[in-house]
Amino acid sequence: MSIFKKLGWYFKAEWKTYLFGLLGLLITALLAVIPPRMIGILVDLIHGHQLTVKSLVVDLLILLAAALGQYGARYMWRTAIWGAAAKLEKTLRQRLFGHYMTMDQTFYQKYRTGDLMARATNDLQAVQRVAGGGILQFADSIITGGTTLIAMMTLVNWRLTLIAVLPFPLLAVMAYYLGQKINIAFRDSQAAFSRLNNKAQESISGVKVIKSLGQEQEDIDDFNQQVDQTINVNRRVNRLDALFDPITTVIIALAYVATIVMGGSLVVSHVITIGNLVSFITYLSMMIWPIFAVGMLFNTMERGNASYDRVMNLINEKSQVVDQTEGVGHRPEGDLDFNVVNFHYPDDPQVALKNVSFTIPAGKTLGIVGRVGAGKTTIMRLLLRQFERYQGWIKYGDTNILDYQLDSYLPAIGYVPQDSFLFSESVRENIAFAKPEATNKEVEQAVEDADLASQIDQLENGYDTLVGEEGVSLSGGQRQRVAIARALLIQPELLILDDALSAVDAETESKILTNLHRERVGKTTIIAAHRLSSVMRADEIIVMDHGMVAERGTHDQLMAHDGWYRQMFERQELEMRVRGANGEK
Ligand SMILES: Nc1ncnc2c1ncn2[C@@H]1O[C@H](COP(=O)(O)OP(=O)(O)OP(=O)(O)O)[C@@H](O)[C@H]1O
Repeated sequence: MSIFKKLGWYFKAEWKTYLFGLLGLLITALLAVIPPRMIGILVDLIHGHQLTVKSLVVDLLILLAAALGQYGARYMWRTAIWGAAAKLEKTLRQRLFGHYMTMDQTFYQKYRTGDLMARATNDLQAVQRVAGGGILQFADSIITGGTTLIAMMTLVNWRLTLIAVLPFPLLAVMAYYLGQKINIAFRDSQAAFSRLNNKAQESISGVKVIKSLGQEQEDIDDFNQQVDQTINVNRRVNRLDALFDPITTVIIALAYVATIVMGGSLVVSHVITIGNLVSFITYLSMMIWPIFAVGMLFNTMERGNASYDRVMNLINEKSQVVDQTEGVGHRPEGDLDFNVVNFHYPDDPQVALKNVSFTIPAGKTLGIVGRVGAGKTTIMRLLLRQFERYQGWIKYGDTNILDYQLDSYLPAIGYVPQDSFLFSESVRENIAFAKPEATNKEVEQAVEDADLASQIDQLENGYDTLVGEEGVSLSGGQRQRVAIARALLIQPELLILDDALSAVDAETESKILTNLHRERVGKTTIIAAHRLSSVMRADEIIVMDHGMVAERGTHDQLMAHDGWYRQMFERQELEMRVRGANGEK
């Protein structure tokens, strides 16, 4: 029953709808008592040779009225209860999705996509079933079962009723005993489903890599293994279900045996009529569904309980990124001061940044270079407030970035990662994603600056071409340029290009950088790159190594010093020349 308690907030909010539904169920149950009674009366009339046309017509009219009444009452409870259950699913779904949107990177590192999707679909459905089917099963076992029992006692014979219901407590014992086991088994089964979901999601997203490495069979084997594990856990749930279901059949069979033995002797000894016995047996058949409902109820509740906890565990996770609702509400402007003494990723003791400091005067450009894993992206992630727990501070225009409201701070930053995500929408919608009200002229200017115009002209439907998963595949370079245009459209105070020019050729890179220089006067830019030509023109360049600043200065200063930068620059220049000689771009 604890799931009913946990969902108390919802039942309280929707009490009118549930009251209306339960009233419908009560009317249905009361009207259902009439037909067996009428059948019993008819049997007695036939048995006593007293049946007249008039009494037959009256009986049939009462039966018809009861049937029509039940139709109306059933409609009443079905719309109320199923409607309330659907509303709960909607409420929880919106709450969960809204919560996903507020969560930080630590959360997304902890939970995998397949798991998050499983909880937002399968688990929410199991909870929804409690508010619909569960309530119905609960009301059915109590209301329908109760009214039928009362009818059996008052309209037929209470002693016979007591004998017939003797096996019923067995049901409660089994429900209690198996219910707890079902809860644990179902929890395992949902967790297994999450893992399976995750595996499917990763394999589908990574299919290109799997195929290019010829790992299809290994991946299929791995998937099959996950399927087997999921099926095994589900079998346990099914076995528990299978132990429960036959109990209801046994109880009903025992009740029939008791009724026939005891009822028969009561008829023979003239305590009840044969018509009474027929009514009683009909009532007993009406108890089958409430008895099944008790079994189903425990099942629904335990599954719902396990799933509700899984959903609530996510909803109760707090983002480590704190939005200062009382914080600074204006757009950040001015110099950017970065001074991080120490930062490591959550659950990873290894230091990711150590004593990293730089100042970018407003309107200037900083280049960040360094080996793979040197800490370039980590700097960006702190600037984007994806992680807020570090020693030191980052100030934008004399204000600590943690003191800004997120809604004021983040829209001032245009971030372009190396592999930007495109939505399954048109090119125009993808570019205008953060500024849907942008005019055509603004979009075209951003496209021009990202050197994308000629590429869009070549697409079949130009700006209206559908891209993303459901649309045409753009090349890596085209995707990067769509993402750059998307960031430029919002005219960010701070533009961050995180290896965002890696897939475009040197000529295009040069054009884009020239455009940025021309268009972004007075606005700050950070460019992280492996190809050093991307940062050559920056006002300052820092070379990262193992989370620390190893070298810093302008291009000329760094070239004057025999360090990683110069060696790398010369190597890349040589490679360019060799490629140029081979006719490559
Ligand atoms: N989410 C994370 N959790 C734990 N460690 C991480 C996480 N992201 C990155 N790291 C580690 O932090 C270090 C710096 O990574 P970062 O992504 O900043 O490097 P990078 O210089 O941007 O590399 P690349 O050039 O490949 O993009 C690496 O050792 C990396 O393994």
